[in-house]
Amino acid sequence: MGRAKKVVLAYSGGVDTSVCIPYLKQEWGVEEVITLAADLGQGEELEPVREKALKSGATESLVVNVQESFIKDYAFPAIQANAIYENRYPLATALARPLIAKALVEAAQKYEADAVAHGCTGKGNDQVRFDVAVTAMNPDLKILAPAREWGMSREETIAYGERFGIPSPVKKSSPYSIDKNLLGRSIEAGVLEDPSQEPPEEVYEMTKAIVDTPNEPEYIEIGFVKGIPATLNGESKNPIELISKLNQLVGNHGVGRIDMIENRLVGIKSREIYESPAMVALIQAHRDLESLTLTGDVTQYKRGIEETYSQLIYNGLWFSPLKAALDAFIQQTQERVSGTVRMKLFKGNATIVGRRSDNSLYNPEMATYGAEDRFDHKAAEGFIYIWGMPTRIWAGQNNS
Ligand SMILES: Nc1ncnc2c1ncn2[C@@H]1O[C@H](COP(=O)(O)OP(=O)(O)OP(=O)(O)O)[C@@H](O)[C@H]1O
Ligand SMILES: NC(=O)NCCC[C@H](N)C(=O)O
Ligand SMILES: N[C@@H](CC(=O)O)C(=O)O
Repeated sequence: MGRAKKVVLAYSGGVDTSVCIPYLKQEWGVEEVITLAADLGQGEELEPVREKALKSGATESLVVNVQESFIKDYAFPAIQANAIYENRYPLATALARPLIAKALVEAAQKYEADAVAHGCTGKGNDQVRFDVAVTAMNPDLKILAPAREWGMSREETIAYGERFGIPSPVKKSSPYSIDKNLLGRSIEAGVLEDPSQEPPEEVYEMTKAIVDTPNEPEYIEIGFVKGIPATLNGESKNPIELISKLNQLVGNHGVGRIDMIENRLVGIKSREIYESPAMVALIQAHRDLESLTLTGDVTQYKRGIEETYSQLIYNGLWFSPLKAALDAFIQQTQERVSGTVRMKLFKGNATIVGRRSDNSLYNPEMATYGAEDRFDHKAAEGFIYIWGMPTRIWAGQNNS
């Protein structure tokens, strides 16, 4: 009796996930492997991926287009939360994992599978994200992770695959491990593992090197409705169009490159290169619009929540009670976050140069130093007297 009879495997088409198919059947006694490749806008033809799964021994090979849900249900809430892990990483890969997990659980139900599987290693974050998300949606479903247990080197994995008709990579495979979707690229491994070395230009695809960016600045205007990006330069855009167009415009000016040492949940530090032009620009613009439309206390309180929210996404707790509770708070704050933000793109920088909102809390008569000033300067004296009371009492005690 194997570990499971029928398994839905999260399939990316690479060597590891392809080898998972015969491995699950031969070593773990699985009778049927159904593969599921999620189309997250990675820009890769998925028909060959679908066929490769069948050639590798899958009984059924599914391709599901989840792009729209990815942007609407995952990226947009993350933008509303200004979610950036450790102040740098806009979470492109981390946001995709719970959605793939959801598709796996749905397929498992539809095909009456008793397990789901993925090809993550045992030292990364993704295994945690898949496993915890699946458990949250269906605690009875088994989760198999062959690559976490098989202990094969890359060469051994390729050799194992060849025994079962899985071709070794035709072109010289990239020295990098790259995860790509509509929200960006995450690049690891190869020379990047030396954190003292500058990443070679070849790792980048969505962002231009500064030397190649236009010599004139470009201005863009992003419109938000209740914290959700809705227009670009005055034109309504559907979610996928908006992200794609922004990736192109912003990346063209070299904005959205990130080179960081990041703390993984499993306790190790890893050197990560990211490209995420649209997300970087959108979160910057969204945060700015909040500064115009939210009261100071809500803004400041929300900044603390944002840190936790980013950690929840990174640490695989997208489907969790704390995340749901924070979502409710964040949604409430977004009611008034509508308006436009003007951004200047130039030589690797995105600078906010203007913002407007019908819900603006900026009051010119209160802010001005000019003749229209309506601020009661005299009232400040009493305010400061009371505000400073505890300090005065403390200072008197200290000095006596
Ligand atoms: N687009 C996708 N659709 C379904 N599952 C995916 C997709 N991308 C990644 N996965 C799953 O996430 C796991 C981890 O992804 P990761 O980027 O580390 O591996 P990969 O390089 O894509 O896979 P491989 O090692 O086969 O090349 C994969 O093994 C696979 O199970
Ligand atoms: N190249 C990859 O497969 N990267 C996946 C992980 C990216 C990033 N460090 C994360 O944990 O989300
Ligand atoms: N996807 C990679 C990296 C990660 O999960 O952080 C792995 O499976 O190891």
